[in-house]
Amino acid sequence: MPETPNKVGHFEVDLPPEKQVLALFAAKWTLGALRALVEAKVPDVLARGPRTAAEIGAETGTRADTLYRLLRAVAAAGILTEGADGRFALTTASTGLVSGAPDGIRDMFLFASDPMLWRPYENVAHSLRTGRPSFEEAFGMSFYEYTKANPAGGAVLDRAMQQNQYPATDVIFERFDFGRFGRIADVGGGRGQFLAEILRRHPHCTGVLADQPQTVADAKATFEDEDVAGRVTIVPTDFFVEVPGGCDAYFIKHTLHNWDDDKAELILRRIREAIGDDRDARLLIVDQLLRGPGEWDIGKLIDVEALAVLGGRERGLDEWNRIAGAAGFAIANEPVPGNIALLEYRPV
Ligand SMILES: C[S@@+](CC[C@H](N)C(=O)[O-])C[C@H]1O[C@@H](n2cnc3c(N)ncnc32)[C@H](O)[C@@H]1O
Repeated sequence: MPETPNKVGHFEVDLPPEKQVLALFAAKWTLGALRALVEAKVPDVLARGPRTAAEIGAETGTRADTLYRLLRAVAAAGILTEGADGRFALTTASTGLVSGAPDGIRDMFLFASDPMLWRPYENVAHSLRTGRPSFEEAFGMSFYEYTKANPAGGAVLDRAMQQNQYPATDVIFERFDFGRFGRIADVGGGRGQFLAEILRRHPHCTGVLADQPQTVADAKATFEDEDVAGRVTIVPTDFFVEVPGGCDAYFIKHTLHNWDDDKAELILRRIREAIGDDRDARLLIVDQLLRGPGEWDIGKLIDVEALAVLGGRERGLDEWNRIAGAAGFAIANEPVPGNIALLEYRPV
């Protein structure tokens, strides 16, 4: 039998199988080094062409020796290349880390690797013991309270969310015909980007954007940019208290997974109240839908972040059906698992 290198994820390791779990630490070492390089805008320099550590050091004002070690580590992990001539270059895995790259992920990366999202991992055992986010133990407040109280942290979050639209939008439109409906509410719809896209694609539809007052305060501009402002009503609300009525479809995207079952069920109850006796109305949830036991699904790992940071959770179909059922809904489609699954429910 030919010898094959031992590998855990991206990382080749010289360890017997029963010790290979130690290779997981390579992810920490890589991430720490890469964050330092991204903060120093090294990818921006490499976007202008391959460079030696000395050249990058001169352009970024960093120490060439230390820089070389970090570059070498990140290249070993396959995120840059290191040439025989000592020059480092971007790979497809790192081009998105260049400032202002089209479809870039620099702000997303800086958010996800920010100390506010590292520190909860020092004590996930707190979540294990209490079921509460370890974030609260680390910072003495919830994630949302923290990002409100710390404008710099809030700005890191806001910038990351701007990069969160990704191609998800197209997949949803491929899978679902919003043209079936006349009036569509986007509950927790942020500043209205997705609702504006629905209305742009379906000129006969009208829409209602329901989100927190501070979030919708300048949402009108989103609709004006898409030339659909005349077909939208913006409703500042607390969705735990009231969701506006009179719509044929109630859409809620990537919001329920931020909340535990009790809170998520409460939001769904408010939507059910808004629907009232209209049996033709639909609840449309776009969110993570986990695959079954034993199947690979990155959502099962993202769920750890939901637990440790937010106190929310990712859900499989049974869990979605349970909270939706408790709020007065029955599943009406066969959703495809993944992080942009669309679950259609009818009121019962
Ligand atoms: C993760 S964001 C998702 C935004 C958008 N649906 C998307 O997919 O990009 C969650 C949204 O829930 C809103 N939200 C949080 N608490 C709320 C509340 N009590 N009432 C109404 N909206 C709320 C936030 O303002 C935010 O826009």
